[in-house]
Amino acid sequence: MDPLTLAIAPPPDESPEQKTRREAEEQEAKRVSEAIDEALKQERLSDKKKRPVKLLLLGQSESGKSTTLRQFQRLYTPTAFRQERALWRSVIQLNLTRSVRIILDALEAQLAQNTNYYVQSHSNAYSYNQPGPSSFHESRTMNIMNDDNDNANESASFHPATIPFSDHLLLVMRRLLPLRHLEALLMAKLAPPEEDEATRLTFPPPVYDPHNGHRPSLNNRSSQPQELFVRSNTAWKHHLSRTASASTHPNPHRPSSAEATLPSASTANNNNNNQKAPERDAFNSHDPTQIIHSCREDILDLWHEPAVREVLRRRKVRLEESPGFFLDDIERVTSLKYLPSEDDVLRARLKTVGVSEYRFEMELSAGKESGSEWRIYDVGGTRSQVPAWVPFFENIDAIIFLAPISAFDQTLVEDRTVNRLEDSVLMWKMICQNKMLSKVDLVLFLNKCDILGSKLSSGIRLAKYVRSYGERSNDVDTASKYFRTKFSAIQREYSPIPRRFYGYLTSVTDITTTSGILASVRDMIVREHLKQSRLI
Ligand SMILES: Nc1nc2c(ncn2[C@@H]2O[C@H](COP(=O)(O)OP(=O)(O)OP(=O)(O)O)[C@@H](O)[C@H]2O)c(=O)[nH]1
Ligand SMILES: [Mg+2]
Repeated sequence: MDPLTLAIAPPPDESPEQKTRREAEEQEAKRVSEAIDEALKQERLSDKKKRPVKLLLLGQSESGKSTTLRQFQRLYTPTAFRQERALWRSVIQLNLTRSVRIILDALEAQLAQNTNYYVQSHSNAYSYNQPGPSSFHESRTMNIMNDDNDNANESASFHPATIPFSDHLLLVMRRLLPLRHLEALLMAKLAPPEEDEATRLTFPPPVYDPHNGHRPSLNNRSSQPQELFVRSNTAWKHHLSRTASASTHPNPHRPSSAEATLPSASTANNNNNNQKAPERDAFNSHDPTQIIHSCREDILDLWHEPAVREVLRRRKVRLEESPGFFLDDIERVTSLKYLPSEDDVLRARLKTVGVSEYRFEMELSAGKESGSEWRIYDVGGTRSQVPAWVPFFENIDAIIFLAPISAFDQTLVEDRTVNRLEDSVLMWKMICQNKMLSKVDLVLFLNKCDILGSKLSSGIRLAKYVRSYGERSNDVDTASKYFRTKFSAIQREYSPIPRRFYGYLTSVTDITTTSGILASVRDMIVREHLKQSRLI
């Protein structure tokens, strides 16, 4: 007999009473042991049930990942979302300021072009010391344009590449010059101190020209607007909420600690317009809200000026379709009491860098899954950041992949030789074929359908950029269904094992349609999550 059996065997001389007592003790020990096992099992089960739902948002830059996250916040933590609205004011002011700056840059380039043609045609009449493009605010150029400008414009207008600028437009341009500094001021205000690289030079996506060797047809200038990015969804909000002017009740007279001093605009002020002079004292203020408010009339004049629209049209600057477009809301956004609406928050643009985790519990008002914990990971979408996604592939419940199908005529900001739609397709293939993700449910959002619709109805032909589109009708329904079929086929072909696939046509800035889609996606994810928890 082995030593263990020997040790637990009853004594050979055991009496009947001793036997009964021993058996009762053994029975009790067994009962206690089973009770402990059951308790451990229950604990393990409830731990599994408590495992947070993990959702990863993927897609190229500007595909709408952070906007989708904001929609989740709006739907499932509505109180927190509403409370944070005031924090987005500075981001939206920055978006508006950037749009104005893009316009000023385009006008400046056009003015240089006008001047060039003018100088060429008047080279005998003037000795012009600085050939080549000049800045519109250089006094020499201004004098040329303002002196006998009837002649100048008349002469310039002979050339089809010129667009005459009125005196009023030139004045508005000069008066808006200090807004360039406001951009820096707002960036300083938004960037948390630890985000020392929070501002850097990035470029707006150029228009893709399939007949031009992938070269962007947008004028490629050296001084492109900067774009603010954040490393975490919370750090900038903490930073901003600590500063006085980020309060829900803005006090325009109390400067925030993060604000820098704006150079005086007195040099840019023109004596011709004395009526607006006192208001322009706001430029000496430290408060972006007050500065932007004082520019309201000029921004309105700029945006409604037909010559400006013509310059933008010729230079293919389609601001209405760009991220963070608020030029149709100037009066509201420049108001001293401006509080962003939910819609404004969804339309605001703030680039993500790195991966930010958003943890939340569904609020009671969110319905039956209230109390369950969610973790949504929102990644930066530029190419250099793709390797940073991989560690988040583990233990993920679902992925929402966003492909902005409106970007068929654009190139990547980070690589101007790559068409944005082609890049989305490559990324989608990469995600579908990844072995780590073979059992993860994939949800595809073919996003920005609203912009796709307006592009196609403005006459831009999809077949010019996507040859395989062929003779199909150039409307949003046909185009979006075509893309859906293509992406779905890629999923089937590239997935290592068959999997469930959910495809949606979305415009994630739109509250009404997105609410329904996110509710279905949430239900599906919760269902699969519970199933997985029971299986483990
Ligand atoms: N019109 C329209 N705008 C959209 C849509 N989806 C997103 N946007 C806007 O596009 C811009 C970019 O969206 P984001 O959510 O910041 O993009 P992202 O994928 O997080 O980009 P990165 O952080 O750079 O990776 C924002 O200004 C959004 O409001 C859409 O469906 N329609
Ligand atoms: Mg983002």
